[in-house]
This record gives sequence, structure tokens and C-alpha cells, in this order.
Amino acid sequence: MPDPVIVAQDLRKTYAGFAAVDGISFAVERGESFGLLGPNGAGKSTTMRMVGAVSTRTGGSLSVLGLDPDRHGPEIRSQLGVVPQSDNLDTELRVRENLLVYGRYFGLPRAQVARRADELLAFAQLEDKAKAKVDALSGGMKRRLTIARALINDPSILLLDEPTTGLDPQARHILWDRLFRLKEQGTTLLLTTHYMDEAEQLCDRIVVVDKGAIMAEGSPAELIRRYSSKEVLEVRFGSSRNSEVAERLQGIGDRVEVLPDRILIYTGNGEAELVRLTDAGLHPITSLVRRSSLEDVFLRLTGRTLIE
Ligand SMILES: Nc1ncnc2c1ncn2[C@@H]1O[C@H](COP(=O)(O)OP(=O)(O)OP(=O)(O)O)[C@@H](O)[C@H]1O
Repeated sequence: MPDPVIVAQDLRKTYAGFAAVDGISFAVERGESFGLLGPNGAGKSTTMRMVGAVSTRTGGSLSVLGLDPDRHGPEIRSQLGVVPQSDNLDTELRVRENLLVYGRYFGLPRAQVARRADELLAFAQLEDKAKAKVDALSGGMKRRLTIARALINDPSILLLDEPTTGLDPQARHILWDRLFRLKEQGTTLLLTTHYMDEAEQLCDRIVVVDKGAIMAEGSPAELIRRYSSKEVLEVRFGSSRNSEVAERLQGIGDRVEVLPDRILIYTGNGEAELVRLTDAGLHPITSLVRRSSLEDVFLRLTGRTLIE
């Protein structure tokens, strides 16, 4: 049963005649993780600002939790959590104090905010940093604190603008893990990213955005199936045979990579290569998967790469 909590129809935002968002439509279902994927300047942040009721639209319609953000800003903002692109934490305050002060902006009772702050410090894995200065935190910790702060009012929807930009791989993985946890708890996530791996890891569905318009929509797997031209066949023959088999793969695929437990065949046409493998007597294949990338989907749709 569809239960959309954010619905945009032909949504537009122009700045002095320039269309930053040029008629986009999408619906985010309750509890799903939905991504706006696109390069710099695509219109992702502008869309997020309209959803978050901090910027008004120029045209089209938008509904967030059944309300129009242009008319019901305060009600919507009280039910959302917002994680902006750059952390705007109060560096004069300590870690826990940041949560307490933010909670009071929402007019929540002091005892409730204190209880929630402790829960969120645990959630963000920052319990031992409660009294630390914000400046003493790593980039990943600051992001987690920003997310914790956005959750102080127990929002049903969390908006995240480029949540892991600038973080190292380990910090990104910790953050993803926290976002998975939120999703498990039923929070709807709307996030922007220009990282394909992030979209693949985190999002149930994505829209690919470029120059203010939607180029494609679907689950990462659907988009890859529909638009990607490159494929990687991951073939397992049984590890003892890998080196023997590798010698017989000359001329198959564009490139062959032999790993201890499997062989990866990079190719433009997986079906054709499978037939060739079988014709070459290379079986039994114990398992086979096709993998491809959203990077390739984007390139195919726009003729450009995501990070330029
Ligand atoms: N306040 C503004 N005034 C004028 N132009 C703006 C304003 N805000 C955004 N734009 C323009 O609108 C376009 C979309 O910007 P937006 O920040 O939404 O892109 P984005 O996809 O979020 O990119 P990034 O990944 O860099 O944040 C850009 O060309 C930008 O320069």
C-alpha cells in the first residue's frame, strides 16, 4: 500500500530566470531511503531546501507529510530532521550541550531533551565525547553529531545533503551503518549524493538528476539493468581451477582479473561472453553474477561523469 510522505510534481525553482530545478516529479514512500543522485549544480540542494521548508518554490506542487511547505513551514520543520551539507555545530558548546541547546529550539521539555541527548550520544557512538569540545572531534564524529542533533525532535523524515562528502572510507562506513540503523527503525531518509557507491549502499530508490531535471528513476539495480552498457561477470569455477582456467580466457571480455576465489571478466556484453565460455568448455561455472555501476548509468544518460 503506497504511503508517500514527500510528493513533488513538476517542482520548479528559478533564480533570476535560471532554472535550478526545472520541473521534477518524485514520490518518497514512508520508511524508504530515497536518493537524489547527480553532479555539482544539478539542483539537489535546492530541492532539499524546498522539501525542508527553508526555500519557497517557483512552480509545481510539493507535499511533505501531507502539508505544503510554502504554507506550513513551522509544522513541517518541527517534524523533519535536517543534516546540511556542511556541519554548522556550535563550537563554543561541548558535544552534549549542542544537543541540549538544539532540543530547546524545538521547545521540548528539559528532562525529555536530556534523556534524548543521551540516547543520541549512544546512537552516534559519541558517549565518551559528551564533554569534549566540538573542535576536538574528527570529521566523521562531527557528521555523526550533526545527525544526532537533527534527530533530537524524533523526526519521521531525515533530510541529508551530501552526508559523507569529505569523509575517509572508514568514517563513511560508520556513518552508513548509523543510517541503516535509522532506516531499520522506520525513519524515512531523503539524501543527496554524488557518490554512486553511497547511492547503491543506502538507497532503495534513486532519481538521477542533471541540470535541474530527472534523467531516470528506479532502484540502483534497476537503473543498472536498464542503462548500463558495461558488465562485469563474476565467475567461480571452484578455486582450485582458477589459475588453470585463467590461461584459457585469452580474448574473452575486455579484461580479465583473477582473484583467489573468483575471476572477474570486464565486458560490454555478458551474454555473448557466457556463450563463449561455454563453447570453450569452461564449465562448470559454480556461480555467476552480473555487476555494473551507477557511474556507467550516469555516463550513458548524460554523456558526462558524476564527479567532474
Ligand atoms: N541562491 C541562489 N542564487 C542563484 N543561483 C543559485 C542559488 N542556489 C543555487 N543556485 C544555482 O542553482 C543550481 C543548482 O544548485 P544546487 O546547489 O541545488 O546544486 P546541487 O546539485 O546541490 O550541487 P552541489 O552538489 O554542488 O551542492 C546551480 O547552478 C547553482 O549555482
